[in-house]
Amino acid sequence: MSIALRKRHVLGEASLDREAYSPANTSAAATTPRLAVDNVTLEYRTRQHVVKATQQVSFNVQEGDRFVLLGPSGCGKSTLLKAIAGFLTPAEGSIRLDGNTIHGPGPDRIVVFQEFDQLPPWKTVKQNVMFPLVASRTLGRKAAEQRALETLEKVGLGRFADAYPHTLSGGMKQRVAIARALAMRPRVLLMDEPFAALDALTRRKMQEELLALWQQEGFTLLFVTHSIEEAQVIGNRVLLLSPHPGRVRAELGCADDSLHSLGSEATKARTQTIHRLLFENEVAP
Ligand SMILES: Nc1ncnc2c1ncn2[C@@H]1O[C@H](COP(=O)(O)OP(=O)(O)OP(=O)(O)O)[C@@H](O)[C@H]1O
Repeated sequence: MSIALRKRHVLGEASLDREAYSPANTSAAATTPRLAVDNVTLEYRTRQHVVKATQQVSFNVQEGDRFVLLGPSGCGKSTLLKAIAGFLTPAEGSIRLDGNTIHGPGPDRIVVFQEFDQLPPWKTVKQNVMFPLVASRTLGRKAAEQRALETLEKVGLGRFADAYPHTLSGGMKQRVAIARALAMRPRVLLMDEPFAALDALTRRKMQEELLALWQQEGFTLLFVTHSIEEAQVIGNRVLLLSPHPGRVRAELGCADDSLHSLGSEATKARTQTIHRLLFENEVAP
């Protein structure tokens, strides 16, 4: 067993994950996770320096999970997402999607970023959503247009299909980015602090909408945040990472936490547990 795994606290629902790691299960096709991150160390190399972003990180995401990576600034959350998206190759370890090692970007993994400028401004909302479908040859133009319009309806932007991004609010632009990603029907939807630049009210609304979309569509989500509350609200499973370089601190089941349970004793107790685990000293191997 790796050091990272031995250091891991396993709490609540995370016992499921412990089973997924047991040697008896590793060869069984029935337990192949949607995403398997195994002992992954990620580095940025320049001529002068090597910056280690994560060290021997392991976790599994199952189909239909809302899996959250939570940790302090600089712990390597975005770098992990980049590696899963295929933009970065691990210095150590492996990342597998449905059992196949990831070697580069693909239409089966789409990222939604925080930035409002992720939509090309010269394309209408509909053209933005159609673009990856057509560019990846997932669908022809006519079918892509149909899929784009259907998906825009789902995120409440049907009336804005012919608008240009600069005429939309920040929340609306993020809805377009989500629609563009969901239209591709990815194996896993990757979201890198997608609501962090929004005001508090819009952020809350977008969290509600994302959860409603998940109820409706049942996609697999990997979501990065440094907000404990957002992690609890969005995630059914939350992976806590240590400060730079990111190592796994713990994994928690947060399926019972929701926007409606924020004042409850159980949710508050879990918030305290997360706080303690994030900020306590490194656990000895
Ligand atoms: N292109 C890069 N070149 C060199 N180092 C980088 C690069 N991008 C990130 N890093 C470093 O890698 C580490 C992890 O960065 P990363 O952006 O993944 O953290 P993060 O947890 O997503 O932080 P935040 O929550 O602030 O976005 C940091 O020390 C950062 O300085």
